[in-house]
Amino acid sequence: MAQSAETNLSRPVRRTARKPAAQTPTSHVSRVSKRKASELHVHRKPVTRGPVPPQRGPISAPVASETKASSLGPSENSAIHDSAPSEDDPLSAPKVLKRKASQLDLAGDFTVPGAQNSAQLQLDARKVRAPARTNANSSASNLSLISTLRLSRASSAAFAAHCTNVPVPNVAQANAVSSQVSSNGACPTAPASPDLLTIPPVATAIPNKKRKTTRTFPKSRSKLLPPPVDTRPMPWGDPQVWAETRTDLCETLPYFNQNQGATSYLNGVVRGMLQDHDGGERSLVEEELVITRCSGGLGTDDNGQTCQVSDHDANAASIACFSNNMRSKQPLMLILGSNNKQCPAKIPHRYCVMAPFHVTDVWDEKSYGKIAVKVRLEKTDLQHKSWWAAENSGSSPGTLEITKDKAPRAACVVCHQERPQIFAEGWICLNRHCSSFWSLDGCEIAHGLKLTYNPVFLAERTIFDGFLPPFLSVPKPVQATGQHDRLFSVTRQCWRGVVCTKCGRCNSRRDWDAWRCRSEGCDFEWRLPRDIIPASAVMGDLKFGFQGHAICDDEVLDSRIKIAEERLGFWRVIRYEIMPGMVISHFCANDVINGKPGGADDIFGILQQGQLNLERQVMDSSVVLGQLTRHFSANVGLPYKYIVGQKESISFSDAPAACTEAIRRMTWAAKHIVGDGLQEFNELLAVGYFQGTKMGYHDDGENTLGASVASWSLGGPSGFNFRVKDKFYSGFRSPGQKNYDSTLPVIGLCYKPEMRKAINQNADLTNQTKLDKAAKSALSGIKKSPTFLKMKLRHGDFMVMHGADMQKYTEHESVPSDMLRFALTARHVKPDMIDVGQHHKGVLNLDPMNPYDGDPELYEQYRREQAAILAAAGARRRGAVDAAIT
Ligand SMILES: O=C(O)CCC(=O)C(=O)O
Repeated sequence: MAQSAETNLSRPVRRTARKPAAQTPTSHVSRVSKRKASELHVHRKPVTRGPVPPQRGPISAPVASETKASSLGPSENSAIHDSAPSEDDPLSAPKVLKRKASQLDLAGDFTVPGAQNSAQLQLDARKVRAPARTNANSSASNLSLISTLRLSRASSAAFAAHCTNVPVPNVAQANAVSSQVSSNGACPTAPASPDLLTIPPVATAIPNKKRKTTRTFPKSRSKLLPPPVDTRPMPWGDPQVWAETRTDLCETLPYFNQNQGATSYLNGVVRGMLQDHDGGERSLVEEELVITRCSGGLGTDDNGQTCQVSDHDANAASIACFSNNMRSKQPLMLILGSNNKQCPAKIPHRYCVMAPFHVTDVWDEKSYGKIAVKVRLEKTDLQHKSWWAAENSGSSPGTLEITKDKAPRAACVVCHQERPQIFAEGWICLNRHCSSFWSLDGCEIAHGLKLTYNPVFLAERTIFDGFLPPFLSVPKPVQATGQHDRLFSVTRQCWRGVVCTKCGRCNSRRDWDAWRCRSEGCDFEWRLPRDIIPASAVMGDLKFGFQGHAICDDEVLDSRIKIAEERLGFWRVIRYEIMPGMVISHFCANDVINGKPGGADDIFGILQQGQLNLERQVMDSSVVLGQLTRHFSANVGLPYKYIVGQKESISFSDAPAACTEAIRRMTWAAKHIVGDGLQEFNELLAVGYFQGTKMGYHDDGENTLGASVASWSLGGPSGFNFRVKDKFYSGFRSPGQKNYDSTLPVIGLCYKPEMRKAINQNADLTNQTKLDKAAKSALSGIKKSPTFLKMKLRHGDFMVMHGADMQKYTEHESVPSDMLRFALTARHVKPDMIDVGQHHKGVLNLDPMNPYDGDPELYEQYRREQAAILAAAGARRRGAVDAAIT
């Protein structure tokens, strides 16, 4: 609990006059919800269910509420396994990212946990079974509760026994006395011996019948209905931390990084959980208590009601993590999404951070015939009122009490697993591996039976005596490190978002030069002191340190590629002819070329001054709302489709002269490859990378572009990889070797081109199934399209791609490997496809009499110097020889 007052999230801010919340664009919201609805609406065949069978007697033996292992959860015996994580939240799990979405490096900072300490847990679980004495202090209160609970007669008997300090019998004892159970199910009289308690025979447990559930996906009716009016009261307070987009949330908070799932976990424990929907049957959100499901598997029924459509995997990593949180008393942060309808008050922003909660119970239950794993969470701070309490709610800050009453605990006579009485209707075995699972008094619980929670179980409050980890505090804006580190400002840490210290909004880092709060009317801005970083500081091991031709360590991974090398002054130029008419060239620079005025060193410095206002762009093709590119960019010249509509392109006349200089140089390189027929460059995309950011596989194949693309790499080195697009590589249009398409061209770098041609000529093209089968067998061993060329671009290098079909058949990615890098990419944008009003932006002030020439004089000078050195050395040697002779 070492929390300072300002950073403790559980101290809510009392709501005053509400600022208008920054609005999430409604079109976006409806786009996402529509997708979800159409994907997830599920029709279930009605299951015929009989009445609840007559109760036969108590099914469990109560044990003391304060057993040694009372903090252990019911699922711990079964839920901790080594496994890969499963997708947590199908309701918010869009899978499709279109073009450019590959630029997302969605892998966050969290790693997939391994299950922990399962051996230890099994050990502890065994301890749970040991009988213990009932807590006498709780007896009175439990007795009084019995009358108010809607208990079955059988369970009442168990309670009565529990409250009279009856020790718990073991199974043998239980079986021995089973004959005492009243045959009509009446509550048996108190056992004669305190050691004897009425327990039904194990053999009477009725096995669960497997119920069939049909999954179909009918058209949703709920889509036709207008959104329901939110009649909930306003919340009592304001959240201290909130966000309007998922990207802002995930990039800013250290405890939640799931762009799609609901649960963020790291090292085997859950750090944060988003409650953006209702958590399924019997889930709830109260002022201090949340009960929800641990995993996905939800859909909606015909009426638009959320229902469970598949079993939760007992081995799912997220489920194991919740149990670990409970065992190790590690709290997690809960976050409310505005789609949650269970919160007692209106939710003021799209995402609102609630408070740290700790896990008190995890159990298996059945919902709509499927197994669901549930978790019960209590707020760690019970001293302060929750901001999400309804404004008219009775409780007031500081008066909340920790109840002494605990729901009675009992152990199953079949599996001996102990747990509290969670449901008012009676004690139920909640171990999916037990034959008595989800049975009440020996009979499987019919789905139609509405179970209610045991009020004592809901009212229980546990003093949180764990440790509140610092990462659950309100994140402070990143601070400059004490010692002067000029690279700090471009680290991954500085790429993350910031929580506005004025309004609490989470803001991704959008701008190159600073963090800015995007709340209307909020002027919060955060900057770190920044030095101009020399290229030598980010070149890593690849500093040249010599004045010869640079070393090139590109890797060519397909022997069908033709390679040619030449030297142009100091430039080492390598051409890779990947297919006829398609050439990729690498112009390797060196220290001398880069150091010339107007060269790479100068341009690298100018770009850092920030005149281009580089910013991260919203990816409109991504289904994750508000998703941003990882890199920062700005366009100069004619608008480029990729970022058009997001930010106005800057005209060359308004851009720093460095942009025109870049075009001048790249025109030289491209002309050397393409010849005078090169379509002149009239567009420049400037891209800036912080540490660890990259641009994933994509092509530059927009129909507005010409056939040549050149780029200039500045600063840290970068991998630049090429591959053939999957469908052209394999001939299959769909993953998993499906939908072989004989009309796809058989290109030079594809997999087994001769075999492809044979299939296209001989196979039965009229039957897709047969065609797929034939192609699959002929192309056996095929894998995902591999990288065919791995370039290593260094500071000052040019890369030129040329060929009309290059972008159609291939794609490329850029993976910078050091702190700070810029790429300036020049293209020809076809003016006839661009609004005439924009044409002036592409006008370049290039002097035709003064093109870049590759700096041949630098190399000539170098050669003269070298010759002079050699001549001097020769003269010295000859002089020495002459002297020796004479
Ligand atoms: O060199 C780079 O970083 C990549 C630039 C690029 O691929 C692009 O702008 O399309």
